[in-house]
Amino acid sequence: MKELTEIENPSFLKDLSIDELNELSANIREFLINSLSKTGGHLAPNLGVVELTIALHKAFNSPNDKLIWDVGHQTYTHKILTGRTQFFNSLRKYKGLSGFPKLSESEHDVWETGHSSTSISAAAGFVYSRDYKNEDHHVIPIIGDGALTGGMAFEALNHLGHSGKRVIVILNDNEMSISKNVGAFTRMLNHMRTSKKFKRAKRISSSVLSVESHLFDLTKRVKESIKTFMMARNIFEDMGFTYYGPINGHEISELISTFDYCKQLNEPVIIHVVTKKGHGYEPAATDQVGVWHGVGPYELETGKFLKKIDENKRSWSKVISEALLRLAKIDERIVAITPAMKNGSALNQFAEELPDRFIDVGIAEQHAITFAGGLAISGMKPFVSIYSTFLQRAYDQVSHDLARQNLPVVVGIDRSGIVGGDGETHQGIFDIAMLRHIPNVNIIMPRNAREAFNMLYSAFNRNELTFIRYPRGNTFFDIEDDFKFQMIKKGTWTTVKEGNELIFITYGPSVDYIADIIKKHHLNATLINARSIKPLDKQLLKKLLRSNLPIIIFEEAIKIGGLNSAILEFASDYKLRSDHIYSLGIGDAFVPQGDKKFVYKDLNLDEDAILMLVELALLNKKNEESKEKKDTVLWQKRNG
Ligand SMILES: Cc1ncc(C[n+]2csc(CCOP(=O)(O)OP(=O)(O)O)c2C)c(N)n1
Ligand SMILES: CC(=O)[C@@H](O)[C@H](O)COP(=O)(O)O
Ligand SMILES: [Mg+2]
Repeated sequence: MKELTEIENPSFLKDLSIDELNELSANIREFLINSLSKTGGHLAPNLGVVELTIALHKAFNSPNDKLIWDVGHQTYTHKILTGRTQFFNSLRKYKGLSGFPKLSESEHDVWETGHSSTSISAAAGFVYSRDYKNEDHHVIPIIGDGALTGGMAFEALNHLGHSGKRVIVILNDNEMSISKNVGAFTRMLNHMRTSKKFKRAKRISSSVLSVESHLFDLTKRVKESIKTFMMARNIFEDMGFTYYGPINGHEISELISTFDYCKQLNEPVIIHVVTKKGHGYEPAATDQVGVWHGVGPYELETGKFLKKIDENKRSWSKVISEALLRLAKIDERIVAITPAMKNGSALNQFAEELPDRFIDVGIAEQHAITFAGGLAISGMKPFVSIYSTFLQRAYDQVSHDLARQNLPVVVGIDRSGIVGGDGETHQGIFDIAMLRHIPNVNIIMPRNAREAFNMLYSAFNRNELTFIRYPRGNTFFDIEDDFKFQMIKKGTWTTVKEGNELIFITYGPSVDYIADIIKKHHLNATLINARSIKPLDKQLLKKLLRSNLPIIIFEEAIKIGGLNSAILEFASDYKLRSDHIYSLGIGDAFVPQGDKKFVYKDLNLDEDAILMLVELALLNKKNEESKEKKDTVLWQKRNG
């Protein structure tokens, strides 16, 4: 049996027996548990698909056959089998192994994912192009039960089921999204997993399967009648897919025989595989709330997480959800909505204390936003907690449904800014640019917990469509139990400190980042907290622009369409000079994974870059003044 680090590609699997494959799965599982105890990562999803992945690479011939992983957070075994074991010590690190499929990493990564529910649509593209080109390979999207609650997956099932084209969809059903999966569809899958009819049908279909593989010419009608007789047709079959399952996703021989049989079919097929998230590591296998979905380093023996959180700090998600809970206890119209991110958005306590006002809609960001619109127009006060990157899914719902009707919804844009290990597909850097041009939209970002509490309170009381953005990570939590909420006037910035050589304008936690640099380097600078990104504080901004001091705008967001653009547009609209405006933000590029300190350096957002820009700005100011002096001298000479 090869050492995992000796594996270069999956071809070695062809010679392995079932026993050897089982031995391999044990080795991989042990490796993952050990390696991720040091690096962190998506442990539970990956432990759930070790056998499934081995069976897929045994039965199919990647990369000729296209394995397309939905979300892609469960591809660690796939990466081990395709020669990347040695890189796992750099998993999700700066310039390290991606936690998701990456075209640049391997020919076996045929499609990049990160956002959920895209695999079947991508597969449709691979299927149609294969058939147009008369090629002859398999296309196998692997989608989880959670990802299947994403509307896009149904759009693709609807299309491919109708097309009659050859595709093999693997449904990896572990009853979990990040936490327990939700929705009617999940209930249907539960029924398919547990009902006696299905159990009997499974026996029948596996025996039919074994008989059939010899009598392959058994007509489709006979097969259908056996199935229809033995069990209620299911939605997949009504959508044109031949359904097989549910089969045991940890039983390699059953997986391989099912795949080998389905390879012969020239039609849309869906194989319902039942797995256990976290399988083989007790703390993860018994986790029903999703704590082991994505983890930091942990103690192997006990499963104790090693990351210490300063007791004076809370995650930004927790700060917002704490404020939301306190406000919801005052105002019964407030309801909290999450698209499958209860844990990540720290809404567990809200859900526990106000269960009838907590709604998890599954991985359905578009539905979450328009659902909130329906609540708002009916007099409720909905709060949608949604990661910046996943909000991108609901652009039209924001514009067409909420903004155009000017509905009073408050949206908490979580994970705004650079997120770290998830990298390119999860950075929260586009939301300002995506939203700012939409009429009736307000965008705010608190500098600290107190401002967050008052901003959320003000947003609900203003009854306007408001997006309050906050980053991944922690902040000081100094809020007393009897905190008195205060209104913050709409469109107002604050002057954090006064200086008379240059001006910094920024927002959110970046305010303190810049404040520290000003203090450390004794810069004689004014610092503005532009906590309302839209609308701007026009009065103060006019004053700043007319000061003729160099202005440095700093934002951990894409510059194009961000605050930087807003201020330049403002200067242009009001015919104010703007050649003394400098900006530091994220350029026109996707941002890699990794710790902020490395990524900041890459993006010229680190201290050195800021100081260089300060030097340039002050030098330009000095030259301008001396030029003015020279001009004055010349003028006086010329005019006497
Ligand atoms: C559009 C989108 N929304 C939310 C997420 C966050 N997310 C990542 S994995 C996951 C759960 C996926 O559940 P499932 O497909 O069943 O995979 P499992 O983790 O159970 O293997 C969610 C909600 C995402 N990646 N993309
Ligand atoms: C794979 C996926 O999209 C989620 O698991 C995401 O990685 C969660 O991000 P946080 O760790 O920031 O909650
Ligand atoms: Mg799942």
